[in-house]
Amino acid sequence: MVLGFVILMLASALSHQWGLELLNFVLEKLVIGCAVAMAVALQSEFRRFLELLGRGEFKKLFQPSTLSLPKSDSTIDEIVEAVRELSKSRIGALLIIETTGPIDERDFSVPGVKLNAEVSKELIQTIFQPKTLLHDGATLVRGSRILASGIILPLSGRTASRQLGTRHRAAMGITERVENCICVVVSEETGSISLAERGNLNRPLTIAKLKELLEDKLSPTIDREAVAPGLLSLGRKIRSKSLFVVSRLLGLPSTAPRDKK
Ligand SMILES: Nc1ncnc2c1ncn2[C@@H]1O[C@H](COP(=O)(O)OP(=O)(O)OP(=O)(O)O)[C@@H](O)[C@H]1O
Repeated sequence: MVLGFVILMLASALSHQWGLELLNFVLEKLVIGCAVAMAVALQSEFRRFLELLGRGEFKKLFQPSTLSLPKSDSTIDEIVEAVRELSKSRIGALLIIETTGPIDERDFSVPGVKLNAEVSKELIQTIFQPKTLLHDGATLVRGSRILASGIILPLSGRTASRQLGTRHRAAMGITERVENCICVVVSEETGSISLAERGNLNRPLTIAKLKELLEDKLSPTIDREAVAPGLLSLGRKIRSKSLFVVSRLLGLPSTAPRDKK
């Protein structure tokens, strides 16, 4: 699509050069529309890219992305069982689960307390018991380990999210900023289960649906790139998202971009 965008710009320049005013007018509008759509669709990738540049972490732009350990079915089962119990007892919970690579601690507002323990339904349920010291905030899962609890996340600033409480806004906030994670939220008020991904909240979910989504997003069989340099991966995302945006603009049938890495 980047190629398509460039072709569109070239065509616009040529039509201007050759005095084809009407065609030039249409092409110019298309170029602007595509540029805006790309900026919106890729905002999280560009923000990440600029953050790495701003921090001077140039190496990370070219380094292979480090993959998390794939989640085994038993890890997913433990998480799902814990969520089932928490939801039944209306105990609020917020789990951040890394999908394709580690999250930088600096993306958290407060990094929380390190645990580094094996994922188990008992541990997850214990962490979120309202009287424990760690129940406030989010718990981070990497592979089959619970890395930390009591993490404070940035809240989503989206207007629509302001009607939600802070637990749900925190889940949206971190998945908006960091694309390689998803969040599972249990509402203390209603027991409802939600899954946040890329700033969007999928809710309410049944336990069966949650399991299906986790298996889909965390399965070890997901086709991940063994070596995915940051810039190449950004390029791939630009291509797939742009195709999606343009096909939507042109009203063509298309499948939503799936950025499983
Ligand atoms: N920025 C944050 N990062 C992580 N966890 C947070 C954050 N803000 C609030 N929380 C958690 O959410 C709890 C407050 O939930 P609140 O009632 O505001 O949200 P909610 O989305 O309405 O959820 P619920 O339906 O469970 O009430 C806090 O006690 C804390 O555990």
